[in-house]
Amino acid sequence: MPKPQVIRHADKAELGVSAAQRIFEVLTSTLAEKPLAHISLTGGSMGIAVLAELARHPRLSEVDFSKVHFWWSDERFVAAGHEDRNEQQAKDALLSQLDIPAKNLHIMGSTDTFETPEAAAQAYAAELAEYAEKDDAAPVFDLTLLGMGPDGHIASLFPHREEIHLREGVALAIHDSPKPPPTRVSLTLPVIRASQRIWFLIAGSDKAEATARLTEAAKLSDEQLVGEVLTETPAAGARGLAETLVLATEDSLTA
Ligand SMILES: O=C(O)[C@H](O)[C@@H](O)[C@H](O)[C@H](O)COP(=O)(O)O
Repeated sequence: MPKPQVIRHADKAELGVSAAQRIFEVLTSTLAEKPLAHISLTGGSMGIAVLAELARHPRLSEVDFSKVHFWWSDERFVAAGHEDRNEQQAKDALLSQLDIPAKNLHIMGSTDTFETPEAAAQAYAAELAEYAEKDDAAPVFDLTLLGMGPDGHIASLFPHREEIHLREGVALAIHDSPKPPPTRVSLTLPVIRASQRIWFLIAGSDKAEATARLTEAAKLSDEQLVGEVLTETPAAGARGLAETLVLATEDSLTA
């Protein structure tokens, strides 16, 4: 797996426009070669800002979204439609404006549809398996977008907890998340890593410490991305099969 590459942006606005253009290019190039494109979305302010920018892309209507499937790397286990829901924020920013079949939006379960986040995680794993090739557990995402918290978390995989180290399983329930709301569903790191491209979307000086740890870990080999490195900075473990980009603003790269 190639090592992460940092791409610097003056500010959040430039990062949003640049990432939206890159996503447009991945969508068009993927659909030129394959019948479907699988994109895994993330929550968080930068992840949603990029979707809003993509909604404004002048050539977006050239994409046949009936061939695009959207997945989530994590979701807050609250009522469907709640403003905290990553899927609701993604719909408000972009998805509701697209001519896309509902079945192409692979929404993680909510408190309306499942008794427990464990049940929601199990159902999501089954949905991922339906779209997997051969006997894989999930489709290989053509693109995974990831925000990163100031503590170095990705999706709902937080530092100093066991979940980032899980090598079995596809999706899991997260309780007592240090980032509210407390109950979530998240993909495991192996499923996130089964992405052709992983792009981090990082903005803000509050991310500088974690981004410095991420870029330091970028020098390590895949085999070294274990133990303390992951415990301290879960984001360090996310590497795409073909590409890992750290799309970051200057103020997040200053430590
Ligand atoms: O559900 C979530 O909260 C997100 O998936 C989370 O992983 C987010 O991407 C990071 O916390 C970065 O969020 P910001 O871009 O808002 O800092």
